[in-house]
Amino acid sequence: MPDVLAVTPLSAPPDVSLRPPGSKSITNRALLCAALAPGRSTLTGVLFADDTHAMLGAVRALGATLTVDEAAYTVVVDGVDPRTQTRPAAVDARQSGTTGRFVVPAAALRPARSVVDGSAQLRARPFGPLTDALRELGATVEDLAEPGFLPVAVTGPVAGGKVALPGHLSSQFLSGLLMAGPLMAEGLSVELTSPLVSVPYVEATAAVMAAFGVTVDGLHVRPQSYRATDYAIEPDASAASYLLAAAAISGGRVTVEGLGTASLQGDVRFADLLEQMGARVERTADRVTVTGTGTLHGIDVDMADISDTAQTLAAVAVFADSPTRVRGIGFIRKKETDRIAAVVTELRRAGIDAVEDEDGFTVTPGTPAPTAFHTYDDHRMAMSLALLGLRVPGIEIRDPRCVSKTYPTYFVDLARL
Ligand SMILES: O=C(O)C1=C[C@@H](OP(=O)(O)O)[C@@H](O)[C@H](O)C1
Ligand SMILES: C=C(OP(=O)(O)O)C(=O)O
Repeated sequence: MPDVLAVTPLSAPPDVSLRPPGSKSITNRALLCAALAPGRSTLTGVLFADDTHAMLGAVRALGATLTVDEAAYTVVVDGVDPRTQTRPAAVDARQSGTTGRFVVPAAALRPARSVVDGSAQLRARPFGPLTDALRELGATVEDLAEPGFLPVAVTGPVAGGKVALPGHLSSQFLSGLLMAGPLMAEGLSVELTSPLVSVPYVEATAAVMAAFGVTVDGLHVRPQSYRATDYAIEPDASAASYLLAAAAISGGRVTVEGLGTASLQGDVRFADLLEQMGARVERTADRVTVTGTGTLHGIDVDMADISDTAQTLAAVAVFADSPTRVRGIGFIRKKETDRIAAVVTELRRAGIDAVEDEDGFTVTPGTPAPTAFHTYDDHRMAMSLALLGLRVPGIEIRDPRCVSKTYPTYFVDLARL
């Protein structure tokens, strides 16, 4: 891929059916649950991208044996009870928030010292609420650099019990603790001290855990054993948002296969927003079709549950007939980059009137000028801003390779439109 990628405008409205790659969130949950389940699990529909390579490396470091077949989107996991693992481990979570936040509590189950680190980008993202909670639950956590950030060294076993946890920064702390919960001697009871963001991800955590034989009861997990199983991973709903958005802004039709009303991922609800804006949406249990109607109206929406699609919506909003306001997403300032500032800065670079507030942004429709967009090493900046290039000429994406975090074949799929 070139250092700067020129996006080719669509020559005609698309009419295609696509199956996006496997869900990052489900892949990383299934890999961890399988690694904690003694015996053999076979995962199919696996996403192979930087974030899931990070988790593959992590579960290996924690003692699982993996047989990987990328061509078949399959990983066979031979899991082990982490409480029997006495070898020190080193984990590189790379840029992956899920890997870092899920592996730190899993490492605390092992009666051995595990060092968990990540890229400079991940080192800048918060871990303090998670490491504080694990100390409270009986693990030893050493801050190896700045307190509250990676790298850390974690030594178990963690006893479990009751713990208070803030919910407003990230749901990943809670998901990570819940997945470790069944293997804590006293189980786990979490009390949230602030409102939880990204709620559907916690529901997805409980659903994947259930597939591996353990039950979550609200924010309580009793001591239980994971059971190895075969598990089919659904396509990535956040990835699907770009493809569905393309239909809405082009007056075309895109069907996403493998994702519908039965999906575990909150981000399938992005289609609801396109519908509110004026697109036509048809849904079955495992398929969503969006048809652009030529008319898009601005909306005012709280995206705290589905914030990974906020930048996608910002791109769609450019082509509406009235302003769009997105609220409830102040916490996305601590993702791969400050996503509120980044999306507003880049839309303004293209001459679009976009303004940020503490909690979100407002986009006023306009015609984007030819622009080489900066992407801040954030895959979602690259994928969202590329959508503008489907409608107007002269759009370029700097550092397009950053899409490899979750969707390495993104520009190939975009070209299929
Ligand atoms: O649990 C998950 O799989 C995720 C939770 C969300 O993060 P936050 O809970 O930090 O908002 C989301 O942005 C991320 O891409 C994946
Ligand atoms: C925020 C994201 O990822 P993570 O937190 O898992 O690094 C994302 O994929 O947009």
